[in-house]
Amino acid sequence: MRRPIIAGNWKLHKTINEAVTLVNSIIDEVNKTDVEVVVCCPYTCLSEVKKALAGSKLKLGAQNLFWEDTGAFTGEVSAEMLKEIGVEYVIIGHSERRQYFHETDETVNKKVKKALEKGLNPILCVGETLEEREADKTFNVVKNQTLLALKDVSPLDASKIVIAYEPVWAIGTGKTASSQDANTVISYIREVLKEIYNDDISEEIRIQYGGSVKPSNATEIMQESDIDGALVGGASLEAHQFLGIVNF
Ligand SMILES: O=C[C@H](O)COP(=O)(O)O
Repeated sequence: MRRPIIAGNWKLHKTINEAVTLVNSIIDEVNKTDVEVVVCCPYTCLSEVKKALAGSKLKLGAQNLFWEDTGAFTGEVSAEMLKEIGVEYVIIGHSERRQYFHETDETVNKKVKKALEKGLNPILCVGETLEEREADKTFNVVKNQTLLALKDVSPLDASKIVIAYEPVWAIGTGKTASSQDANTVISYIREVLKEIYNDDISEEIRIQYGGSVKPSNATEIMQESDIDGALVGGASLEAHQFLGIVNF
């Protein structure tokens, strides 16, 4: 039985004060649930949010990392730096990073391996664009992204990864993949994991759905057989909405 995991991706939102206020307003409810709950904050908020969630069940995530440990890489942040703060999860390969910051499957793979080497759990994002969906390429796209991201990742390490299936056309648009469609693609990703690893690892890895998840559609999405959670953008920025999803 896979433990559900709901992660909030705050993207480019929240000052430190706003972040701490939000965390303080969700902690009590998060402590009551068996669902694993993660907030993925901007780098600037991580330290103060870590202090705010101390002693609670809420976990801390980052939204990116760099694959080198040190060096002349202006503007980058290493896995070690995130670990030092107490980060447990890190989003890797989000479509916005692929689209606006030219991340490739190769750099995603480097980041996944570095995160695992340093003891961070990747939330690996895969998903097709609208153009790719309309050209019937969804399965090919998610298969390639998954294979390349997990290149040279051992079975033991793979079991620590959370995959987030996020159809790009459903992100921030209010359009959600139907829960059945999302489940079909996620079941397919599980087949790909079986090919790469084995049945046990494939059954162990948690796969989230992301893309316009709200309290009103969370229950339906979470009831699907292969969907183990959600990566939530917009609705994670407001306590009431995020908790509505956490308590799906
Ligand atoms: O990482 C989260 C996803 O990009 C989904 O964002 P959204 O819930 O605002 O559609």
